[in-house]
Amino acid sequence: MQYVSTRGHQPLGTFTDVLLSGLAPDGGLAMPERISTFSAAELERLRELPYVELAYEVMHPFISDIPEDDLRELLRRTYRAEVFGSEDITPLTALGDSGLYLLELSNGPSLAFKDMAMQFLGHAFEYVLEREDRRVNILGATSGDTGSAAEYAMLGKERVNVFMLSPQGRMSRFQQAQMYSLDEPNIFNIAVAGVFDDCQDLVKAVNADAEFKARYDIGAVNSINWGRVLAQAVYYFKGYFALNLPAGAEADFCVPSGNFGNVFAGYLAREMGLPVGRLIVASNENSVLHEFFSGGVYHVWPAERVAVTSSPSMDIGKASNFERFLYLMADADAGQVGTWWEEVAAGRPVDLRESAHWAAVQASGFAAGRSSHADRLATIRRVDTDFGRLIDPHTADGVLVGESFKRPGVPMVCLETALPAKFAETVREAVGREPARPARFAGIEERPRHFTELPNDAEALKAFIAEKLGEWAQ
Ligand SMILES: Cc1ncc(COP(=O)(O)O)c(C=O)c1O
Ligand SMILES: N[C@@H](CCOP(=O)(O)O)C(=O)O
Repeated sequence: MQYVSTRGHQPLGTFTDVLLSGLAPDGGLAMPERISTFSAAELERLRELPYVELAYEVMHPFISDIPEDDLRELLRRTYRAEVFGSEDITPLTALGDSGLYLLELSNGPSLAFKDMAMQFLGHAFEYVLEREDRRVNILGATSGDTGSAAEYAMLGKERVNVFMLSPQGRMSRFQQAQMYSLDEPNIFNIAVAGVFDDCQDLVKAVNADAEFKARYDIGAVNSINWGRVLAQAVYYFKGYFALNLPAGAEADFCVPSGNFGNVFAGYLAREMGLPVGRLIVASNENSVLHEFFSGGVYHVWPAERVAVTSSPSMDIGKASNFERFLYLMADADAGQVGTWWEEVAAGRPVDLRESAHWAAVQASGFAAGRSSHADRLATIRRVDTDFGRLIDPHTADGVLVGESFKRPGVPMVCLETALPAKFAETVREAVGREPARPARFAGIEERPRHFTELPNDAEALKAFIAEKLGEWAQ
C-alpha cells in the first residue's frame, strides 16, 4: 500500500516511511492511496477474534512493508492484558438498559485512550529503527494526554528522543505531573507560553523546515501520524462486535473530540465496511467542530478564543485530522484540499454550504453536539448515581451528547477517553469525592518537576532541540 499527501498527491512511500516521517513535505497529511474494505462475510469472520488478531486483520491491508509474522509479533507485544488491564483490552460496559455503552479505552499505562495506539507506535518505532539502523527525534504537541502516553511508550527506547510541547498552565495537575515528573535522558518536556494549537503549529513549523527536519531526523507521534489513526480504528471494530448485533445491524458511536483523530479513526472503520450508523462529534466549549457540522463553515478559532475548560484535553481550536476528512469529502482532490488549507492558514473560513462537498459531509454519517462545564458536572453526577459508574469530564461530554442523539433501537457507544483520576478537581466538584487512582500514581503531584519553559517561537524551539542533540549524526 502506497501513501499520498492530502495536499499534493506526491507519493510518500509505504507505511514505515509515513510512520517515521510524520507530516508530508508539502505540509499535508499522509493518506493511503485507497481504503480497503471488508465484505459482510469477512466481517462475520472477524466477529469473534481476540484483540491482537482483530488488530492484525484491520491494520495489515495498510501495512505492506512489515512482514506478516513481524506485524503479528508487534501486535502481540502491544495488546497484552498486563498492559491494558484485561484480556478484552477494550471492555464494553452497558449503562443500565439505556442503550448507551461505554467503550473502555483508558486502562493502559497513562490512563487515556492515547495508549491504545501509542503503545503500538512505541514497539513499531523500535522495530523499524532497529531494522534500518536509524534513530529518530519525536516532536509532539499535547493538550495533556498525548504527551504522557508518548513518553510512557518511548521510555528507555535507545533510538528515540521525545521533545514534547505542552501549553503552560492549561492541563490538569495530574496531567502535568505525569509528564513533568519524568527525569529520563531521552525525554524533554517543554512548556510553551500559549495554547495547544500554538504547540501544534510549532510542530508543523519545525516540520516545514526541510533542512532542519532532515538534519535532526524529526518524527511525529500526534495523530498527524497515520500509524496513530490506523491503530485507533481497531477498537471501533472491537466495540461493535462486543454489542453482538445481528449481521449488518447499525451501531452509533459518540466521540469526545478535539484534534479529530479519534473520530476520524471511526470514520475509517465505517469506510472499511463496519456498520457504523452515525458518528457523533462531542465538543466542549471550544466548539469549532460543532460549528462546522451544524453550519457547514470550518473557521478555526484563534488562540485568544480558545477557552480553558474542565475537559482541557479538548481545548483545541484547529483540528489537525479535519484535513483528512475534507480530503475524503473532496474525493481525494488534493488540489482542492491545498486551496482550502491556504484559507485555513490565513485564518479565513472554509465555507462548504453551497458546494457538492457539503452534500458529501451530510451523507457521511457525522453529527455534532457540545457541552459546558455545568453539563459536564451534571453528567458525571448522573452517570455515577444512575449507573454506579464514575466517568471523567471528557467522557462526560461524550455521554451527554451521545444521549441527545440516541436513536430508538440503535445502540450508542460512547468512547471513554480518560479515567477520572486524571481530572480529580472536576470529578470532586461533581460528586464530592476523590476518584480512585492506581497505586503507581500515589503522590505524583508532589514529585520534582523537570521541564523547560519556551516562548511560542519556532526558532527558539529549533535552537533548544539543536542544543540538546549537539552533534547529531545517524
Ligand atoms: C481525554 C481526551 N478526550 C478526547 C480527546 C480528543 O480526541 P481527538 O483529539 O482525537 O479528537 C483528547 C485529546 O485528543 C483527550 O485526551
Ligand atoms: N488531546 C490531545 C491533543 C493531541 O491529540 P493527538 O491525538 O493529535 O495527539 C492531547 O491530550 O494531547
